[in-house]
Amino acid sequence: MGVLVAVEGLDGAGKATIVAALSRGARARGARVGTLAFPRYDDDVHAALAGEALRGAHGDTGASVHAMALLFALDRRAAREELETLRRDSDLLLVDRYVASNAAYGSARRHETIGPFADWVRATEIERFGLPLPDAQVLVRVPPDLAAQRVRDRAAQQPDRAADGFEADAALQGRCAAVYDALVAEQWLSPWWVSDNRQSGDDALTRTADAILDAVLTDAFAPGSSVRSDTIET
Ligand SMILES: Nc1ncnc2c1ncn2[C@@H]1O[C@H](COP(=O)(O)OP(=O)(O)OP(=O)(O)O)[C@@H](O)[C@H]1O
Ligand SMILES: Cc1cn([C@H]2C[C@H](O)[C@@H](COP(=O)(O)O)O2)c(=O)[nH]c1=O
Repeated sequence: MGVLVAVEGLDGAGKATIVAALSRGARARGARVGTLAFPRYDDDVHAALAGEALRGAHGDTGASVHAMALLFALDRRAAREELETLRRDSDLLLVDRYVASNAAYGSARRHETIGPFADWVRATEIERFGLPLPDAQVLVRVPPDLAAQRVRDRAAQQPDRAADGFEADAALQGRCAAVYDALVAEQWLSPWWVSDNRQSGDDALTRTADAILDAVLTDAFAPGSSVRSDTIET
């Protein structure tokens, strides 16, 4: 049964980039690696609806914090079997965004830190929908203005990645960064690790991925070892 590692962070923080580097790094170490990214816009109707609502479709759906969170949660619920299969067939399953994304964005939208909304996410997704707890969560942390710049640069290069409603909301991203820090401080759902992704360049990326793999795999493969929310040094 593979170790389930969720990679979290702001829009444009570099989650997909780091998941790809982690996947290369883990394969180079001989591990069987599975990857999955949420929302699954192309594979699940709830995710597709959420993506459309983020761009203004479906009336007031996008304005409702709970409606959006339910769509994201139902996407994950529909992926339970795929998650199980991927986990069974791998040593390491990397998930780009998971349950904590709902806690972070929803809480930030409601101007909460960890409180009733995060509790509702846990009750809905873990207790009611039966989604597996992650073994570890990695916060890819960059300052919100750098993440926003990366979203803009990416949109300039890939017109189909123009900023959506959440990405275009700088105040929301700032609050979301604070909620993520609170989730780390509380070790919400599972052990968290923090990885700085401010540096650019392939060497920095490889060092970051290696440091995450050292930290997360050592902890995950050593049950009972002490678990910390350390910032991973690269
Ligand atoms: N360390 C880095 N230095 C410079 N650019 C980076 C770095 N990491 C990622 N990027 C670039 O920033 C942009 C956003 O990265 P990526 O798509 O991996 O972020 P993400 O967190 O998965 O975003 P989203 O949640 O919006 O899908 C991409 O164009 C990527 O190439
Ligand atoms: C999975 C998930 C996502 N969100 C938010 C985070 C982003 O701002 C958007 C879309 O995600 P993407 O990675 O930029 O494609 O939705 C969320 O609030 N809850 C979730 O579970």
